[in-house]
Amino acid sequence: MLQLNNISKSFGGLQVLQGVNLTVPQGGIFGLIGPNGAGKTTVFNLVTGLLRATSGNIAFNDQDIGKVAPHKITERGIARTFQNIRVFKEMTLLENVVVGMHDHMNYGLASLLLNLPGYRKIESAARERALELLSWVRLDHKAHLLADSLSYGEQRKLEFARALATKPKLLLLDEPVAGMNPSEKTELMREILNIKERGYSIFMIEHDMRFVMGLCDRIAVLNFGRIIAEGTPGQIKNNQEVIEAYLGKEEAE
Ligand SMILES: Nc1ncnc2c1ncn2[C@@H]1O[C@H](COP(=O)(O)OP(=O)(O)OP(=O)(O)O)[C@@H](O)[C@H]1O
Repeated sequence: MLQLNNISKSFGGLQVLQGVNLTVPQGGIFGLIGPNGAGKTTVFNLVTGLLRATSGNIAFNDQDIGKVAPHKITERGIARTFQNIRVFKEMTLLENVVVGMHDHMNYGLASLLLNLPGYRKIESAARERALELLSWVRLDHKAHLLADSLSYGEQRKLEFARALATKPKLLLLDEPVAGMNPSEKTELMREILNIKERGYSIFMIEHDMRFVMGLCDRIAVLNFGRIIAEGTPGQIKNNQEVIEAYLGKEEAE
């Protein structure tokens, strides 16, 4: 579904990614792990068009997206959540999700400004869809509350619903359980599995090993900008190079 071919990225003299090859298959949950500063977020920024690779190419459903603008990449079916939660706290949950949809709604500016029936119909369909997405993450009962009233874990779930509002095929999650307590982690794990079961493909960066190992179908490991291993959780857990990357060579021995 998503392919990174021989991707390198430098910031000035700093080479952050070197010859990265990755294939995220359709369906399932693919994890990208690696020590701090390994280059994981840079991979996401390249895939979503926020950064351009220094060399190599990126294909999504066999189409080159390496030079496509971020909003066009969203339109093609890639959505993302960020490491730091970004919800509009002064808006209701419903409004947060509807805002996520707006780029995809097809009405002219005139009908928007004049509040014509065509606009009202689309707007009410959007609200209905937003409610449905909120129900997927079990937040529909709070649809009319301000996002500010949500717990940290609930805000993350709201972010999932908002990302799904853009009708993605592939959902990128950047450290979804960062800062969560154990019960919030367990609940988010369930939500991510639910999203997968609805047919979405998920590409996730995560530091929490128990979470990654329990959730992902396949995992790639990035270390100093290079992929050092790719495989099932069982294969990754027992890979000597991975163990050394995390523990340091001497300690691993
Ligand atoms: N825009 C930028 N300009 C300069 N250097 C950058 C930029 N973005 C990232 N870097 C550097 O690239 C390296 C990789 O950063 P990146 O955020 O991709 O790592 P990461 O694996 O996501 O780390 P973490 O797990 O800590 O979030 C770091 O040394 C970082 O300082």
